[in-house]
Amino acid sequence: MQIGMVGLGKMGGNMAERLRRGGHEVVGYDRDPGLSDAGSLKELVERLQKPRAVWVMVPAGKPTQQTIDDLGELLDEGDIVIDGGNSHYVDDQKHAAELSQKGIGFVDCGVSGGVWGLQNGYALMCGGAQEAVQRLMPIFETLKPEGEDGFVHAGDVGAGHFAKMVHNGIEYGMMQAFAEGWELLEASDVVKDVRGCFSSWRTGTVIRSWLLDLLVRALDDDEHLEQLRGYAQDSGEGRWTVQAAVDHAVPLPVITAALYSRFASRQDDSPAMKVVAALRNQFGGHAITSAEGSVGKGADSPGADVTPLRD
Ligand SMILES: O=C(O)[C@H](O)[C@@H](O)[C@H](O)[C@H](O)COP(=O)(O)O
Repeated sequence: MQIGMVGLGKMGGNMAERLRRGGHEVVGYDRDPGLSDAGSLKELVERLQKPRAVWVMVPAGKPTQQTIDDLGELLDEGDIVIDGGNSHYVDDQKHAAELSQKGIGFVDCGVSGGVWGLQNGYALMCGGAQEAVQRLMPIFETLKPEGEDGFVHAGDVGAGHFAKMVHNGIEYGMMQAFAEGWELLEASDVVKDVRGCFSSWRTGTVIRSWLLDLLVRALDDDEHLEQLRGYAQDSGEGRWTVQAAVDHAVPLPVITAALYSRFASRQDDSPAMKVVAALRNQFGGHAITSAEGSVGKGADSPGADVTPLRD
């Protein structure tokens, strides 16, 4: 079928390519004229036959809001907008309501698979009316991985992005568990071949997984990750997962700790630990480390030879 794709970055561009390889006609628009088929969003809309389907694959937040607002002006009754970005599910209801005033349909679609999706297919989690999702099935069929899994019509508008949000929360927790296991193995000298250990776990173990495969791939490039700084950003899905957990009073200790570990990774020094160190020094005379890095003697401190267990 024919579809418009707005946003031709590393996700949208590869998805457009997978759709073309699958026999669909894709008209793409990107702010970068070097990537774009259409000169403007208006031209993209004009080049599509009614009823149109336009897939929005731009960063969540303002860029998505702006694109959906513009499409609301340009599209007509019977057309459908699909938001495939990592949008917050609460925005979906708003977008659907705004577009429905003109009779334009809206489907939210969480997309997983990253830069590997072109080759492996994209796992899709959709939310929206049955009729709209049904009409888009030829597109979903081409984008998704081969086989029975990799696609779910999760519920009404918002359900797709809610499912993707929870998926990403799980992703945070799984990555953190691999990360902590790796740090412990590297810190002890009991296991001599840490990379080999992870590599061996790819077959037969309970924790074999794609994330484990990717970790081994990273360790193959840089065995002790010496080229990297221990610094991790986040794009919002982990925060929204934790916020939703608070709203529903659901305990998420693992995902929350994984999110907070990323926040901690961005601090060169820990303000909170300054308070802990200051208080230990105040009440117990325990050793403190000065801002310059020298270890101060505390009442019960043996001096500068601080071990991991005692100060
Ligand atoms: O399933 C996926 O393909 C990924 O989850 C994808 O959506 C992306 O890599 C995340 O947005 C990264 O999220 P953070 O920046 O929050 O780690």
